[in-house]
Amino acid sequence: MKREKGLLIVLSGPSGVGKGTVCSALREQDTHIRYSVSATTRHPRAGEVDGVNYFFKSKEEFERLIQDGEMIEYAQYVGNYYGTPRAYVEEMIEKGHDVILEIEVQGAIQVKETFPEGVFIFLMPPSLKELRNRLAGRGTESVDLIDSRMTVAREEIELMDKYDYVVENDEVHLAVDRIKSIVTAENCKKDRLIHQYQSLVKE
Ligand SMILES: Nc1ncnc2c1ncn2[C@@H]1O[C@H](COP(=O)(O)OP(=O)(O)OP(=O)(O)O)[C@@H](O)[C@H]1O
Ligand SMILES: Nc1nc2c(ncn2[C@@H]2O[C@H](COP(=O)(O)O)[C@@H](O)[C@H]2O)c(=O)[nH]1
Repeated sequence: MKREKGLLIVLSGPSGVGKGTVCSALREQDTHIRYSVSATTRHPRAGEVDGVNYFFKSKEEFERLIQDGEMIEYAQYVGNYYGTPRAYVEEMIEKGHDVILEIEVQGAIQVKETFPEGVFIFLMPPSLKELRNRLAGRGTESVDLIDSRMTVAREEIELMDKYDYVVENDEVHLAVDRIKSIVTAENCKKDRLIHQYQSLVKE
């Protein structure tokens, strides 16, 4: 039976924990999950493509999108804006597709206020030392920016209580399996299905 609505899945966790890596691995498994592309004012990194990795915007463009109500959520993170464009996410959910947002914690808290039925997953590194190693190993930020991201990471981990699930990203394939299990279980939740199935007996 076609589902009435898709799940809104929010995956957050500190920068460098592996959200993007885990989402890429999920994608390769063709789980039919859709992925929201965020907007940001940060400059593209080498190899990043506009409309694929992010929609890259000027500060003025981004602020206009906020004013026009085109963002589901947005946040300032280490000096730049990041946000989730509304149209794609709402369209996918209405069509019955599950959608993942890969966002930081302030944004996740905003989403929880507007979509309390969403599924909120916090991706956790095995340790802070490993988190720093991953950020440094990625080679995309200066040492100063890594320090800033590590400071924010500690604050984000303290807000873990706002989430429904915590998944450790010790190994990518294990984190992917855990997330797939969560999505499967959430899609079988009685409260998400009861209206749809009860309507069968009323036809
Ligand atoms: N389980 C893992 N074990 C070892 N290295 C990992 C693991 N997961 C991701 N990495 C590596 O850690 C680095 C950061 O990963 P990634 O860019 O996916 O993090 P992120 O959470 O998406 O970061 P950001 O929020 O800044 O976009 C990458 O170099 C990636 O290859
Ligand atoms: N609140 C939001 N946070 C987002 C969004 N897209 C990405 N992010 C998070 O920002 C930081 C930094 O990302 P980076 O690409 O510069 O490393 C990281 O935690 C991302 O998850 C968004 O739409 N909204």
